[in-house]
Amino acid sequence: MTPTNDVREFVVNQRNGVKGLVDSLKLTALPSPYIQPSQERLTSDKILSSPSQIPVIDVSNWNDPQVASEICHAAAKHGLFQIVNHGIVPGELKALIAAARGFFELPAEERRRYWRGSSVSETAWLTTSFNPYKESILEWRDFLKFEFLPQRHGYDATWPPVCREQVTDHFKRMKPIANKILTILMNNLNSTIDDSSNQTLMGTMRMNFNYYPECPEPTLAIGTGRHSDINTLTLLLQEDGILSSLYARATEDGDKWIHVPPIPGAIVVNIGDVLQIMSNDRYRSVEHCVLVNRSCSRVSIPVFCGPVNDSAIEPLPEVLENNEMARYRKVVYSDYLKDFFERPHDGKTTIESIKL
Ligand SMILES: O=C(O)CCC(=O)C(=O)O
Ligand SMILES: [Fe+2]
Repeated sequence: MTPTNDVREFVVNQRNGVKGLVDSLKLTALPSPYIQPSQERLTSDKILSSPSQIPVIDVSNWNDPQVASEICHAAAKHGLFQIVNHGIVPGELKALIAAARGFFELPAEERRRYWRGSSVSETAWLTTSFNPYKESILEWRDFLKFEFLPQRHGYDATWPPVCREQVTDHFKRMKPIANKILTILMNNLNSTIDDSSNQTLMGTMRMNFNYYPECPEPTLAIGTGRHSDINTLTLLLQEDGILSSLYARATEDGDKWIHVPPIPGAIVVNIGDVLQIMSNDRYRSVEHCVLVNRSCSRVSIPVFCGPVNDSAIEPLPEVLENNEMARYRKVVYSDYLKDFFERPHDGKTTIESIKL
């Protein structure tokens, strides 16, 4: 199975995913559908080697004004930071990673029951790459997505038994942390969270199990292509001890990237486009991408907090108070989502498309 069409057929149409490909063939070279054009490869010359400038914030006391100030500064300057001492014990995070690995280690036919379009679950589905029917080059990852709908009885009953409990618990643990960070970020914009803005800030919560198999030629491939998250806030759990993982763009212009080093027990916090829009550019969503490894697979688990579909997204009146010009036109979030998911990962094109 070397010809391009056979690989796509096997991975995408026959719903084996890239994990299925790696398990069924002894690959010594990267199959052609995965070979990125040179400008999309994150070669070592593009990676800044100085120690990471990404802030690590100790949140053991959420009420400490210093914590709020560090969070707001990091959201404005970097769009990404890590939090430690958030109160979730390392064992629970490890159990979640193990549950994610447990899912991807199921036999291919068992995983396939959850494949997008014919999943046995309405609130969980598996797919490969990002948007395999729209991409000319595929990303080296599979992911299982979950939607948290606690108001709907039995929303998680159809989730894979190997991870159901851990996923539900993790959603419940992430919710108050997201709420604390969003409250701090909104207060800093002189805005408070009421019922309606709560629906915009965290009316939806979704989680991915991202699985990046070992890759025969990692320098030619990409695990997740360049993008910014489009939601409000992402809380990401990275697996420890893995060399190549998440990279964030160092500055808005220029092709230089910084590694976001996995720190045991830490959670990476990522500002999404919606916060950049609402804050009229005071907070920044940061472009990021993921590299893969030759000898080990990697799991990452982002929780995406975001608006409900019918939320109107626009700069907050509080930030435009002093006759500041709005930098973005108003959009309905479902249209924004549609634009993002209709094309391959492509940096920050979605937010740029609504710039005034
Ligand atoms: O795997 C990672 O570390 C990040 C994945 C990511 O950016 C995403 O799922 O949006
Ligand atoms: Fe992301």
